[in-house]
Order: sequence, then structure tokens, then C-alpha cells
Amino acid sequence: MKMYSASECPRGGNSAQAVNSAAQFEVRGGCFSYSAGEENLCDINFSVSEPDILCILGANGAGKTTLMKCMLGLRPWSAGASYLDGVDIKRLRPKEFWRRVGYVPQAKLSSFVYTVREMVLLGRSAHMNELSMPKERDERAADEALALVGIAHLRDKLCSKISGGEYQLALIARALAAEPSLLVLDEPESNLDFKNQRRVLSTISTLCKERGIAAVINTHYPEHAMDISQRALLLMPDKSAVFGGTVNVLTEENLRRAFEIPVHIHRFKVGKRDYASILPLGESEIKQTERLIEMETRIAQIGIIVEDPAAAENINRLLHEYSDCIIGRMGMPYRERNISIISVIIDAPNEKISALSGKLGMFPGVSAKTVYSKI
Ligand SMILES: Nc1ncnc2c1ncn2[C@@H]1O[C@H](COP(=O)(O)OP(=O)(O)OP(=O)(O)O)[C@@H](O)[C@H]1O
Repeated sequence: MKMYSASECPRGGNSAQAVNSAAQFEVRGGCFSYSAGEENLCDINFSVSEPDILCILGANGAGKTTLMKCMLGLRPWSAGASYLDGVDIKRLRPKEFWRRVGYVPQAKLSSFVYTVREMVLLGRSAHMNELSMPKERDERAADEALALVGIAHLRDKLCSKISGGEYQLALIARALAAEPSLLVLDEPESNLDFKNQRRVLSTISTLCKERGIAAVINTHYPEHAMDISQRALLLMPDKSAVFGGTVNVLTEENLRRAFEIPVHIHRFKVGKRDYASILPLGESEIKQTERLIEMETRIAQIGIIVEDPAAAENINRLLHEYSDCIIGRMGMPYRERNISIISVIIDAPNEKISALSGKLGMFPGVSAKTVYSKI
């Protein structure tokens, strides 16, 4: 099951030429199983064009890493295909593909005996002839990439002697050194402290905007996706995916379905920028949230129609009980129909207003209707 807006809908036809070249990277109808009879990914469809960022989210084991491997041809789709600028990637020579696509896998601790700079220089291999030495341009690209992710000071350290987070940054620098037009990153911020998370995400975001590249990022942080991505793909427990604009995909309802826990999205502004904070809710917090909503103070008008004059005494007694929050009251007879109409203005918590309205409606020959103000 997928969701498309009209502009996101994958185009039909098998010819690579039939695909609009504006969709820089596209997956159509992707399916994958590790073992027969057990589908891991089912009918995945998405596209991302430069300079947009697409974030892929889903619970642990939902298939994010598998999806990345399949989209890059590192594992074969059992159905469907990946396209780069409209061409099925199976038709591209590997060197040509990897010159345009930079892949940063999840960082595993390295026993690499190269220095950080040598490792980053390896990112230039798709631009170099086999067995040729790096040229000045390659050296410059490696140094720029090191500076861009803020690890120039680590350039001469051995990869086996740096921290997991520093190694993660080195892998990102290696991908950037290739000057790709599509960056694919598997959980790039997972090993990083929040300053480095910020640095990596804003570097990727700036690169996409300034150099016109596209990025696909696996992340466990919906807030990060809301902050930097224009597109999102959410993997669901039934192996389907929801794809579209980030705000349309990362809703409370879709996140609840994907992570099987209720969530609350709190949106706020810092300066002129919009942010979202996503809170998974436990049972007690759900009750608390409901309670807070109940406790919220509102102004409301309760219109009371009294058909039975004998009810007047009960109504007066009840309104007296609530006199501390009644800020206005007016009554008048409507002789043509032999009824009375009372209007009460109340400033009280929601639960108190609905309690008064409910009690009024319980009296025989009395009906009550509440209208809440917008403030
Ligand atoms: N090599 C493999 N052979 C068989 N099954 C695998 C293999 N790799 C992953 N799986 C299974 O495929 C499913 C998807 O795994 P994958 O690593 O893609 O999920 P993920 O969403 O990236 O998870 P996480 O968020 O924990 O990193 C999981 O159930 C996993 O156990």
C-alpha cells in the first residue's frame, strides 16, 4: 500500500527513456525477501530529486537498511527496480553509478590500518584510473570533505584509533569526497552526540541546497526528518510503506501505526523556524494528556430551555452551586410557546462546563446546549 500525491505518482511504462529525468532517483514496485514465503519489503515506491532530502523511517527491523541495499543494487529486488535519472541501475556500469552515488553504511568499529585522510581519499576511487596515484584534485577534494564535516584535525590518525562517532564522520567525509549527486546515508547520526548530529545534518542539508544534490537518509529520529527533509517514507509493520511530503507522512496516526505506540506531536517556533517534538506516550501519559485537555479553562455559553416551570427551582439551586465560575446570567419567558429561556456564561475548566451542562439536561422538561468560545 502506498500513498501518492499526483506529482509523486510513479510513471508507467518500462522504457527508461519514458521516465522524466527530473526524478533523479526512483524505486518502482520494489519487493524483497530474505527467505521464501516471508516478505521483508512489499511494493516500495518513491522518488527523490535534487536538491531534496528523503528520510526513511520505521521501527527496528522494519527493513530500512535492507531497503537501502536493494535500492543501490547491493541486494537484488525480487520485483521492481531502481532508476537513476530514468535508467534502470542494472544497466549502468558500477564505476559510473558509484561516481554519482555516495553510500555511507552504518558505522561499525574499524580495524582499518589506514589514516583517516587515506580512508577519505579512497572515496575518490571512482574518479581515478585503476592503480593510478591520487592527483592534486583528489587530494584537494579529500581535504575539503574532511574540513566540511569538521574532522580535519583527525586526518593523520589511524581509523582503528578513533571513536565510533569520529569514524562515522570519516565515512561521511569519504562519501562527500566522491562529489556525488546522490548521497545515501544509513543512520548517519546514530553514533553522534547532539552537537555532531546537528553538524552532520546541517552539512547534508546545506550541501543539498548549495550543490544541488539529493540525499536519502535512514533515521530513527522523526524530528530530524521533520527538520531537514522534504520527503519521507515510513515503513509499516505489514511491510508496506507510506511515501509523500514529510508533514503528510509523519502524522500522529501514521507514526502510531508504524511504531505501534501512541505519539503526540508538539509543534513550536524558535525565531522564525518551525520545529516539532515527537513524544511517544505511555498509558499514564495518554490519561494525563486527556486530563490536561479536560482541565483547560474555557468560556462557554449554556443555553437552557425550560418547558416545565416546576424545574425552575432545581435549576436555580444548581446554578447557585456553580456561581463562582458563572460570569453572566439572563432569563426571559417566551410566552408564545409557554417556555422560558435562560442563558448562562461560564468561565471554567472543560470538565466543569460539561458537568453543569449534563446535570441541567437531566432535569425533566429541561434541555441545555453548550457553545464554546474560540479563546
Ligand atoms: N542477512 C540477513 N538475512 C536474513 N534476514 C535478515 C538479514 N539482514 C536483516 N534481516 C532481517 O530483515 C529484517 C529487516 O532488517 P533491517 O536491518 O533492514 O531493518 P532496519 O529497519 O534497518 O532495522 P534497525 O532499525 O534495527 O537498524 C529484520 O527482520 C532482520 O532480522
